[in-house]
Amino acid sequence: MTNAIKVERLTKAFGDKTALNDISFHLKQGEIFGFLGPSGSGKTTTVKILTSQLLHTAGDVEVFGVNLAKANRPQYLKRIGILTDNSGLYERLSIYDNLELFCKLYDVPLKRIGEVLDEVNLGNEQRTPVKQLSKGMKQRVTLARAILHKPDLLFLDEPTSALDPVNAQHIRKTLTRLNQEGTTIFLTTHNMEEAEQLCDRIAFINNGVITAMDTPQNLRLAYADPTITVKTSEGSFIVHKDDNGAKQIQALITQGKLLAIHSNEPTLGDIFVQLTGRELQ
Ligand SMILES: Nc1ncnc2c1ncn2[C@@H]1O[C@H](COP(=O)(O)OP(=O)(O)OP(=O)(O)O)[C@@H](O)[C@H]1O
Repeated sequence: MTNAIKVERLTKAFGDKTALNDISFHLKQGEIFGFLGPSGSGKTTTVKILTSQLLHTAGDVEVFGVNLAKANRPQYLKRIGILTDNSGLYERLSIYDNLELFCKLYDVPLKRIGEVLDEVNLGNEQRTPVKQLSKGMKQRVTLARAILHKPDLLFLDEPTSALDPVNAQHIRKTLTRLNQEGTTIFLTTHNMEEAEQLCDRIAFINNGVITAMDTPQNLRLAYADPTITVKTSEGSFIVHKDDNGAKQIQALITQGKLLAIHSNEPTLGDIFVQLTGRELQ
């Protein structure tokens, strides 16, 4: 599979503060790639560099096979969609008028506005001024705007951070559907359940350094707990996943005492703490 993005030895310094320190990763076309890290770890800085809003200090960024520094910026911007905290919406204009401006900018037919607003559950609010919207509704308008021109590659910086669980789930379903239709997605989050649900691969970032990168399943296998919790009629206890543990469980079955067995699978959050000593949140 070809790469949508290839990042090699990327470094970004703000004065004497190193926000990204020699990071490398690639994003295959058609995948959802998650960037997980706590506040201040370098997620937004990465998105800004990849979306050509910020220059990097060292390293190489390739987008759709072309070095970003040499790429045709307007053409690249037409192939990507961006959702960040900073919505950039015109507060006094209605949702429809905001999207109409974008349609004109990107040569998109106006009938697309209704489609994307239905997509984000705002079909009945087209004429509402943006200043009257809640934070979560604004975030949904920003997503609608990001997908208006059907980009090949979508950058989402904390896409569900301001949303209630119902709308967050609705957005996740939209992202899954867009991805099934071929959109490549780069997603930053500190919500590990979201990453688990959506992402094909994940990179953990901490203090500007990538500490692990793989599929959620492989990460869990690599950091799997070597124990199992066994629930019996006499209480719960831990056995090791070895021959001795197997004999203990066999004996409990024979004695009719075994009630349940739970593998102690680490969550992505647990693995992040193991690797960095920090919580994701
Ligand atoms: N314009 C800037 N000038 C100076 N330092 C900056 C600037 N932008 C970001 N930083 C610093 O770079 C580091 C990474 O910031 P970044 O915004 O990328 O983190 P983040 O992972 O996106 O955090 P959050 O989850 O809170 O958005 C932080 O230490 C931040 O203070």
